Amino acid sequence: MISIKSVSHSYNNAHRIAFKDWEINNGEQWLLLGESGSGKTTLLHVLTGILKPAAGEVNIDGTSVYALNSRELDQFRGRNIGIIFQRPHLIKSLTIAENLIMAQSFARLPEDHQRVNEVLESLGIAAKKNAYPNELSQGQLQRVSIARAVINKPALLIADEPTSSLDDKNALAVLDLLMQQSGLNQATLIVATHDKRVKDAFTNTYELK
Ligand SMILES: Nc1ncnc2c1ncn2[C@@H]1O[C@H](COP(=O)(O)OP(=O)(O)OP(=O)(O)O)[C@@H](O)[C@H]1O
Repeated sequence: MISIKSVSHSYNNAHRIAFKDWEINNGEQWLLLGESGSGKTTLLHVLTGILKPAAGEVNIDGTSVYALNSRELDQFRGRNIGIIFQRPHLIKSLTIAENLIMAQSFARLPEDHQRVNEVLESLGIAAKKNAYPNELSQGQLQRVSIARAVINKPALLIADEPTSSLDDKNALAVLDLLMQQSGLNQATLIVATHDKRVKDAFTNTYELK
């Protein structure tokens, strides 16, 4: 279970954004909706331990995220949270497989080549294992960023605007993959977007006003 309670944040003492309380049961799939500037990215950063809010509590499976020290928090994030950004952030000098191995070592987990193969297989990009990021298409890179996010079987999978730069066909394909991957790992999925095309795929919606 993930919960946020009485969370609010302001940057440089500017307008304070208050987030209504939110409880998410394990394995649920949620859409985080809000207009541009409403605070979606801020809330995702708060949820993923990147940004300590000015007030309030974030709890993930019994761990009070901001009670951890920075070393504990890094490890907790690496093991429990997978993040997919709008554009893939891969290390250009490493192959696709090496990028995934790197995500394992960031989380202080042992190298697991079998897991790398399994994830690339499930996303249909096993043939690109030894290729470098600049040798892949945008759609393939998006799959690699999903692979990197799920490699450590995180309990929480978060995607920030994963479809906004894609055409209709690819947007739906990426959404399908996110749902399929979160299902495979019994992970909770949160997708932040202002992309109305993906709205119908979710039953749970948290909306920022
Ligand atoms: N680092 C920062 N310093 C100061 N203000 C910030 C910072 N980051 C965000 N803000 C402000 O906080 C508010 C919420 O921003 P946030 O990026 O969370 O919105 P968003 O819903 O993700 O928007 P978008 O859909 O356009 O990405 C905005 O008014 C923004 O200008």
